[in-house]
Formats: sequence, structure tokens, C-alpha cells
Amino acid sequence: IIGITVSKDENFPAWYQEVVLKADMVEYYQEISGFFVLRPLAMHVWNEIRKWFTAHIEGMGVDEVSFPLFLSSKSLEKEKDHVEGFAPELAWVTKAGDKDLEVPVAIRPTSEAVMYPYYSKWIRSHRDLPLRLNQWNSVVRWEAKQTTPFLRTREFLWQEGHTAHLTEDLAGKEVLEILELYAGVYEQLLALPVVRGRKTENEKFAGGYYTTTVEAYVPTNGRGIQGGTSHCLGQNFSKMFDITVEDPGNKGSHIHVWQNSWGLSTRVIGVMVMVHGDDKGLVLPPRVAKVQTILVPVGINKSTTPGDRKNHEDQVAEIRATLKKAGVRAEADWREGYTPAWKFNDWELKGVPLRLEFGPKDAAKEVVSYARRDTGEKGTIPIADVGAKVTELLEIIQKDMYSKAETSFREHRLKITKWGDVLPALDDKNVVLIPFCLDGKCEDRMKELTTRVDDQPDVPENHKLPSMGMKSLCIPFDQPAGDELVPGETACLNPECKGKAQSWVMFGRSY
Ligand SMILES: O=C(C[C@H]1NCCC[C@H]1O)Cn1cnc2c(c1=O)CCCC2
Ligand SMILES: [Mg+2]
Repeated sequence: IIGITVSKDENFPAWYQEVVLKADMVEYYQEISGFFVLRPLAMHVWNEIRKWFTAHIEGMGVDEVSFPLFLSSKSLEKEKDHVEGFAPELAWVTKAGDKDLEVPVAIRPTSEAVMYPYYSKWIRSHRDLPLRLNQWNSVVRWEAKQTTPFLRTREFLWQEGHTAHLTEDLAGKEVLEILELYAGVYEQLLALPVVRGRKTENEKFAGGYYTTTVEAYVPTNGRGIQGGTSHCLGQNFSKMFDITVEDPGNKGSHIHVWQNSWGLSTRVIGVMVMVHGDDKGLVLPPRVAKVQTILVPVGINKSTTPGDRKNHEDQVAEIRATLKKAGVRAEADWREGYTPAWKFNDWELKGVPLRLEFGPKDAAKEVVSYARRDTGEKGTIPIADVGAKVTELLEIIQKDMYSKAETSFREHRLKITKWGDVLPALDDKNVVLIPFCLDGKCEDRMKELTTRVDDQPDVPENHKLPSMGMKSLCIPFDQPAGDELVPGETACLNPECKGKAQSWVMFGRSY
């Protein structure tokens, strides 16, 4: 059996790597480390997301564009103050053929510096606002850290939206609209719950004004993971790139436009694998599964007469046609030389949400047998109802997967009012909501205070608790109820901090 050889709880990183490889989602690019091949199963998920997101932003008046892959050091210079921290991640082209380039060019790690000189050229009057452009592309960031498929790769697919507005309010409104769409990608398509909030000063995009984020949760190790970001850039970039309009209310004077930028990447696929997968492999939410239902013929063997075999094939083909007509992505597995049991394992490994078995016994009862991938529940469906029942079953699976993940996240998001409870909570795979003063130095200190120093000498490698300290994940828009925190009065939870708490902030060990 080609199944998964390591259990998810035993060794999560090894489990994850095996699942994405054996489920045919991805291939390591042997030639250069840190790069991966995205195969049809993964691309189907990305394309479902792209279709859904595109339909929504088109409705908002966002246009699609395609800017060049390369940027010059000159335009990079303009945003040097916040890029210098990222400089080690830039990949440069220095030669063409056997000739050195006069001026080396960088491969885009993101496209602000590529796009904004043209924003400056195109945006003259307030009538040119709002300008709303998005591009689907790939970017390169030469990560120094260990890479892993989808979650941290040196090249990744994403969309990057870049918009310009006349006022802070107009920009701010869009920031939240886009963030809500990112939450929708997770909650509607990937069956994943997210917490919406704002990043602290430490965690926001340094070049921006403020960052909003959707944060997901990985139950297996209790870590938070950033799922998508929608930034208000304020006027920072319009000042760097001289993007102004004449003030409609005051002829002769100019306003620097207010900008947003927002991005969602193929990291979302990694989050989906980590949260939903199990020891048999992938578990795909039906909305994004390439194959939603697999029909496996059973009960046919060497003694089956050709007539019965033909009859059986026709019946399976008819069931499949009915499912296709009902809008279900259904396939039939006619591979010879493999037992039904082998086929069941293979499709479970690939995460197909629903399996249908059909053999002479089922035919005699005019039913088809089903098995859900998420719960393993089995049952039968009258052939006459197969179109409607399978559609309904797939919706139930989608909802159940979401609510299972939502319950798990909610139960592991603990409100903490005593500093001594923080580390035990983190070690018990929780993220925490704590009263926090919002000061960056205080946040740094809490990271240090929660970094495990002993490396647990007598604990086997894959059972060691993560040792990294907790980072702030976001300031949730939905602040927890309860009067334990009176902003400006309640003490910040950091025992060394003299400051007053401003809000509940979600902290956790994170990716
Ligand atoms: O990319 C962004 C901001 C923004 N870019 C567009 C999409 C949304 C959002 O990610 C932040 N950022 C992250 N990483 C890097 C850079 C960088 O600006 C620039 C240098 C290389 C690494
Ligand atoms: Mg980075």
C-alpha cells in the first residue's frame, strides 16, 4: 500500500511532506532547492480560489493587469528604507547570454516598485481615482530558512492587488472589503476558520500604514499562521513615488493619494492540507476538490460473464453521467490489476471527499454504497436519488469540515488574565488572547519570556514542544466579551511592563 508511513501526531513535518508528495499535489524541483512543481490537484484548488476571488473583485471594479517580472535597483531605491531588511531575499539577474548586464535587474519579490512609477504617470486627476489593479503572478523571495511546499517556498503564486484612493476613509473601506473576501476564501472554499484583525506595529508591513490580516490555526502543533493580508499603505508610497492628484476642494494644491495593497498566496493550500489532513492522507473540502466523488466498481471478477460485465459498466457510466449532470465532479476508477481495497486507499490518500462503490449486490438493491472521507461514515443511496443525494452529501461534508475546524480553533483560543497561565496554555497547543499595551518593545520581551530555554534533553525529537516564543498574531476586530480588560486601566499582562492594556491581542507560536 502506498499510504502514509508516518502519523500526523508522531511527526507533523514528515507527515506533511509525505502527504503533499504522495497525493500528487507537488513535486520537489530537484534542480534548485526551494522550488516546487504544482501538479493538477494543487492547481485545481488554486484555480477554484482564483475563480471565486476574481468574480468578487471584478464586482468591485478591480481590473486585471500584468506588469514586468523585473525591477531596477533605481526603482528599488525609492522604497529602500523598508526594503533593506528584505535585501537578502532579492534574486538578481546579472547576465544575458555571455554578457554582463550593464545594470543588474531584480526579480520581483512583490510589485510595488514595478507598478507605482506608472501609478504616478497615470493618476493625474481625482477623476482617475479609485485606481484598482490586480495581478495574478508568481514572485521570488530567496528564503534563507528551510523551505516547505506551499508554506515557505522561494517562488510562489499569489495575487497582488494595488489600489489608489482620494481619501483615507475610501482606502480604509476597501482594506476591510478585501479582508472579508480573504476570510471568504478560507471559510467558504477551504472550510477553514480564521480570525480577522489588525497586525501590531511589530508585525505589520513596515512600508505601510496599517495591516489587516486573517489568521488561521493549526491544531496539530497549536501554531497560528497568517492567511492573507490587506494593507493600507497610507500616503507612504505615494510620497515615495510622487503619486498625486489636484485637490478637488482646493484648486492649485495637490494631494498624495491613499493606497492599499493586498495579497493571498498558494500558502493557503498548505494550511488546508495541515488542518484537514489525517493519517490516511489528504482530506479535501468538496468545494475545491478536483474529484469530488470517485466511483469504484466492485464485485466484478474473473467469473463475471462478459454480459454482466458490460451491464455493470453501463450502469456505472449512467450513475456517473447523472452525477455530472447534477454538477458533481465525478470520476470512475476502471484501473485493472488493482483490488477495490487498493483503490479505496489511493483515493483516500488523494483526499477525495466521497467514494461511491457499486457492484452486482448494489445493483440488485438498486442502490449505490457511499463512504465519506472526512468521517468515514458509510451508507447507501437509492440510484434514483443519486444526483440530489450526492450533491447534498457534499454540502454536508463541506459544512462539517468547517465546523470541526471552527470548534477546534475556538476551543484553543484562550482568554488569559494571569501571566503564569500563558506558557502552559501555549504548551497545550493553544493560542492566547491577552491584555496588551501594544508597545513593540513589550512584545519583543514577551517573545523572549516565552521562548523555551531548556531543549528538553530527555524528550524524543518529535515530541519536543516547540521552543520558539509567542508572537502577536493580530488584534482581533471581535474583542472578547467580559470586563476583565478596561482599556487604559487594566495592566498589560507582561509582568515586566508598567504599561496599561489597550486591547485583547491574540498571541501564539506561529509559522
Ligand atoms: O509584499 C509586501 C507588501 C504587499 N505586497 C503586495 C501584496 C500584499 C503585501 O504582501 C511586503 N514585502 C514582503 N517581503 C518582501 C518585500 C515586501 O515588500 C520586498 C523585498 C523582498 C521581500
Ligand atoms: Mg518573508
